[in-house]
Amino acid sequence: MKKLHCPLCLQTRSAVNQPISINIPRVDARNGAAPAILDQLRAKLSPAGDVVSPKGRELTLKVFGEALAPAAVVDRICNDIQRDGDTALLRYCQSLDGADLDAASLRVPAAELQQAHATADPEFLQCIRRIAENIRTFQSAILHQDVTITPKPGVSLTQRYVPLRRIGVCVPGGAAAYPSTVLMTVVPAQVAGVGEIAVVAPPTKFGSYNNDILATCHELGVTEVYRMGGAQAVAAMAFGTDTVPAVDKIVGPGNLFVALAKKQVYGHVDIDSIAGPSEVIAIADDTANPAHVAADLLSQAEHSPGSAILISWSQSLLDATYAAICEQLETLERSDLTRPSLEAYGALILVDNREQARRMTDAFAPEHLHIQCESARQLATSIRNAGATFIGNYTPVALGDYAAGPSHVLPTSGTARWAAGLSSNDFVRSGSMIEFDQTGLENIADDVQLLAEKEGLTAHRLSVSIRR
Ligand SMILES: NC(=O)c1ccc[n+]([C@@H]2O[C@H](COP(=O)([O-])OP(=O)(O)OC[C@H]3O[C@@H](n4cnc5c(N)ncnc54)[C@H](O)[C@@H]3O)[C@@H](O)[C@H]2O)c1
Ligand SMILES: N[C@H](CO)Cc1c[nH]c[nH+]1
Ligand SMILES: [Zn+2]
Repeated sequence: MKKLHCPLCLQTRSAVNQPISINIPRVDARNGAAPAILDQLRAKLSPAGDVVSPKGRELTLKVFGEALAPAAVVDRICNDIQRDGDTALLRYCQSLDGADLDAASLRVPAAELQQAHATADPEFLQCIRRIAENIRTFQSAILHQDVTITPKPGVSLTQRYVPLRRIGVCVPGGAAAYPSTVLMTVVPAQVAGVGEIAVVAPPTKFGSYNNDILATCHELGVTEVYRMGGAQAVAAMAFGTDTVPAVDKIVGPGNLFVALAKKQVYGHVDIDSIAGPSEVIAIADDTANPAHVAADLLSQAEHSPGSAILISWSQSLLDATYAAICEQLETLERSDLTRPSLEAYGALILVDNREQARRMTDAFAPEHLHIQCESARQLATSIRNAGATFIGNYTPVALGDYAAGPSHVLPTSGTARWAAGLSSNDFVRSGSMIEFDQTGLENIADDVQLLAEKEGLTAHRLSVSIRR
């Protein structure tokens, strides 16, 4: 039990039996009242929003001599690394993460990966193997296969899929260690048949100095791991340096600086999506267990920052969930991080009915959607915009975060309106193959010649007519 002191009597809270109260916004959005809170949260959680700590601002002041906005920080880091390569990269590893590295120590030595694996908890390794297998099964089943059709005599049309040659994976490591992210990115890439996979993780105890991260990489056969994170890692992989060969695509989640850097280098390389601070909308009614709903909300808020929003048409469920959140925070290990995260990025919203909940959710386009109400599947299929949907009481989001099979790297910041979660299909490129024989050409030639004529492109027309 955490020792929290009551400000009045200085006894611990557990002793005075008083639950932690939390200042999570509670909003009555019935009768069509505009839920301004959702727009406010969306703005705060966007890559241009305020998800950077005051400490972060102090840090930029220290590094750049001025408290630059995050976009300006990322702009400068990317430009410096494109121009100066390793020199700028190592300088940023030092100034932003306090890591004294050189070109030789930037890459984790093979012996260190082996050692991490050899000393890892055997149960942990078995767990990694079982989960990798779940991910492999799902990602193989959904992988695009070549499609060939022969719509007319003498015509063969193919859509083929080719694995990418070399990709880079961002594994976060600022506030928590994520071996699960290694699994959820590397395994889909391997299923797709990617030739080379480089993993980057910040030079921290949660990143590339974390034994579990290194052991997971080794278990999956990843040999290229770099001690770098943030915008500098993204820029190094995009532009390449003497030490870090450039990649063709950068995937994986990260904080604001990672997200902005991925946006900035897009076009030079491909990126997956913007996978920023975790978010969940839970929709629940009186059939849900408030303690379970509370646990689901806390589980995404504990990413810190992480957003957790409950929408319900039941006042009693909202009240009971609020009480359960306070109670569970009492014993939660990361309550000191989770509570401010919920207060800044959470909300409990009362609506009129399911239809209003559906509309609000579609407009917010959450990364995760968890539905715990009557006819949950029906409501789930009526909602268009969500990165991943979890249906019913026995499917907490944590199953998707860790073990089910679909990747936990999902679109955040409202990008679920048009972006999809990471999958094996992100690591293949499609191309078409077109083949006609003489009959096929003869049957289509008049149409091609006519359209070429209309466009005034007579060389195009000739390239067909000359063959007839
Ligand atoms: N969507 C997903 O799939 C998913 C999965 C796991 C984690 N996440 C999210 O990823 C994020 C991880 O963030 P994190 O901070 O733990 O790790 P991170 O590795 O993404 O970021 C840490 C890096 O940020 C850089 N940085 C920090 N402050 C900076 C500053 N002021 N100026 C310039 N650079 C700075 C540093 O270089 C540091 O190495 C969390 O928000 C978490 O919720 C998302
Ligand atoms: N919820 C995160 C994705 O938004 C993934 C994760 C990793 N570990 C725990 N959760
Ligand atoms: Zn999570």
